[in-house]
Amino acid sequence: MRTVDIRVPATSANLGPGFDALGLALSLHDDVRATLTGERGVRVTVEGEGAGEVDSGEGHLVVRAMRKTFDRMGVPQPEGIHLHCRNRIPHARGLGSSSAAVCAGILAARALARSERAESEFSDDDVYALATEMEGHPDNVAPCLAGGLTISWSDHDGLPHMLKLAPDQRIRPVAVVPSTRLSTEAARGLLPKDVPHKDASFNAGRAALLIAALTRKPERELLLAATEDRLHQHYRAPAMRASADLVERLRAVGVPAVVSGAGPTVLAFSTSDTQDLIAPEVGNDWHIQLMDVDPVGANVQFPETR
Ligand SMILES: Nc1ncnc2c1ncn2[C@@H]1O[C@H](COP(=O)(O)OP(=O)(O)OP(=O)(O)O)[C@@H](O)[C@H]1O
Ligand SMILES: N[C@@H](CCO)C(=O)O
Repeated sequence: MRTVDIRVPATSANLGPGFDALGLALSLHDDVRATLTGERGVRVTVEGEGAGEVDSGEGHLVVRAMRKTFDRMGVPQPEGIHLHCRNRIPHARGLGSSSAAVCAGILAARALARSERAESEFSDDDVYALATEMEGHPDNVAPCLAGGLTISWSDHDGLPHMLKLAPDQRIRPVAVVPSTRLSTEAARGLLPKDVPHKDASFNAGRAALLIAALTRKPERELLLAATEDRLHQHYRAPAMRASADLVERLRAVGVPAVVSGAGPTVLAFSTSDTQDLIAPEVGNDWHIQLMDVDPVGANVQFPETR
């Protein structure tokens, strides 16, 4: 039996204007213990988010990512897999749960394969590319793997790249999480095929400003301007009216707030002068979570070497 422990962070993608490009790793984690057993078959046990809901066999997202990785590495599929998942990232809320599951599966498979065949090559770039292929876009994957604030892009061959930055420590991300869900697939279905040129240029300027504000000048007025978006949030608002209304209320009192990922969670960038302004705008059916930025991202450990 070989076992590995993987810890993966929640992530918030887009951050307003950086659609499919910007992402932030958050201090909320899923833990996965993956064991290759001698028995035939797959067994998945889940505590916390998704317990009783997600597939407990071959269809489980972590297992699917492990299987794909063994194939890509040219490693024979193991006889038996046992996963124990302690999940804290809520599903289908815009906090990167699927990206975390995919990254956990790929990293677990790579670590377990390497522990047997030290020569097995599968680089960090390969991990990033496979996770992006499975996820469909790199903006949750990059911060999940690397931590911090990430800018991701794909080259002309479709290969993803990333640049990691450290946000200014005065900024605290606050996630305001509703009980309702919205799948990324459904939210992407609401986007138009084309957007006006003036909206694209509006977002390009705001995204550039956001990087500067988050890393060098975390001032409320700058952050408010820098988090404006015209490419995705208003198209998706009909599917998450309460989130769109909350973003508007928070911004009206001076809190830089955006829809997190594909929603419906709302992400606010709080600083010492805005932290107290959030709770009064939020109703009882939301959960407010004050977080930190996770500076390191996914972590892999063999239990015996802890
Ligand atoms: N830890 C997990 N284990 C198994 N399946 C998971 C796990 N996390 C997510 N999933 C699957 O992914 C789905 C949610 O993925 P989806 O991309 O719609 O939302 P998200 O990743 O939470 O949000 P976003 O991509 O907007 O940040 C869940 O409904 C579930 O099927
Ligand atoms: N950029 C993606 C993030 C969600 O996974 C979207 O908004 O659809």
